[in-house]
Amino acid sequence: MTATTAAWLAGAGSALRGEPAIPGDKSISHRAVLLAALADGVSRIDGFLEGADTRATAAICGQLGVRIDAPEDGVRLVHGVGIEGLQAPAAALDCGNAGTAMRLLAGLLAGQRFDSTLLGDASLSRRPMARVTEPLARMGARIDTDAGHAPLRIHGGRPLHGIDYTLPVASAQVKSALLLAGLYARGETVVREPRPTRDCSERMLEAFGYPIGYGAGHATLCGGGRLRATDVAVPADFSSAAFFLVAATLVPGSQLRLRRVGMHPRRTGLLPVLRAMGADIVVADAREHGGEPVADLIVRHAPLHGIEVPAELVADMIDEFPALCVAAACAQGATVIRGAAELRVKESDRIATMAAGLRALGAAVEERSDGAVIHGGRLQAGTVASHGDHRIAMAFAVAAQRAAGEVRIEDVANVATSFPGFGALARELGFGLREA
Ligand SMILES: O=C(O)C1=C[C@@H](OP(=O)(O)O)[C@@H](O)[C@H](O)C1
Ligand SMILES: C=C(OP(=O)(O)O)C(=O)O
Repeated sequence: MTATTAAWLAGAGSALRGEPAIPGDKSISHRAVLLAALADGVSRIDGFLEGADTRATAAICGQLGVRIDAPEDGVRLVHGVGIEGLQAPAAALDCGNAGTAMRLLAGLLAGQRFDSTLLGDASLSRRPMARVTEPLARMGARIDTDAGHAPLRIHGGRPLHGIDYTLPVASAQVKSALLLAGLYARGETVVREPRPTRDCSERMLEAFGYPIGYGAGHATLCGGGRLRATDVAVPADFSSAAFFLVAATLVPGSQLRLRRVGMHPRRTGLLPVLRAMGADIVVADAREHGGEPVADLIVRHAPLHGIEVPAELVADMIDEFPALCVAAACAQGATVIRGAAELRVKESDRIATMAAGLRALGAAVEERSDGAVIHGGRLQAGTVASHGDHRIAMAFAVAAQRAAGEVRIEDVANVATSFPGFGALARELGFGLREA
């Protein structure tokens, strides 16, 4: 499958069997390369996600004067330039489709001596950026936007000061942007969250030797410290594994073992939800890998029934809703999702795109402002639009395995942002899936 693949034709394949290698965690890969760039010394990153999003972050670090070697796939040697060592870029910095890249870099670049501009593709240019630029402005930054959207024109040379900020929406990206700006701020930066989100920035700052205090729902650091190069071992991305957890659950006769999957509790909310629906997923060999909790996940086919998804788990499974919606559409009874309005501002409006796609396959879906009610049943053949959203495309490849006929999935090139090679791997495991 190449990045230029326009569409997939997918339909029932065989029982899914195997031990697929799931690519590296996207959130951790972004942070590893950014912090390694700012560190003193050379850091080695193993398990780096070779996705378009994380490559964009690495390429931007290159434009900022950081040498990054890629001796083999999934490995980066980052020659850190030190906390004050970034250089003014010669051109605008293109984040592509990556919200994480744009928001984290907005914080990092707000603290530099030089001006810079962050750009994104059409989808990223529609996503809300005031959620980072407003609190950054309170820290003293000056960032011009196009009515709250990219491009972000960041003015350098502004002295920053710490703030005590409570996030209006739970967002690890906004939290991380403020912490990165906080590295350059006078005094203390405190970030409080309405619900705890993934703490990979906090853990990674700690791993690079930066003094930071954090716990469930808050993080605090002071500017003026330094980062020490370190080696990072990136676990497999739970969000990528999620598609195979759902697929193997849905397809009779399936059994998969997903190895060394990142099991941070702020990322694995889908597990208790799928189990409550009847899924058979065993967590085996739980251990630490590079300071992160990982495990092998063994999943076998099981019939599912609908549930009310607990709203308190939404942040812990924010990227897994496309996959969950497919599980719900194949379950017996109704599944109710609430408290998930954030899904409307992802790479696509994931509530609307999932509802439209499932309806195109004959499912009954009631769309709500902050979620949906999905009535399970038999999926039919049809054509679905992914709106260039990687997770929507992969979710419908899974749905197609249970459809009564062939499903055409449009606009799948962006799968390369988070899961390059998904199509080939899925086929190897037994998916019915080919390029249109
Ligand atoms: O910090 C991160 O790496 C991410 C945080 C989440 O976004 P929000 O911070 O917008 O919730 C998530 O959806 C995204 O895929 C990755
Ligand atoms: C929302 C996502 O990523 P980002 O915000 O980095 O574009 C995602 O990967 O589902």
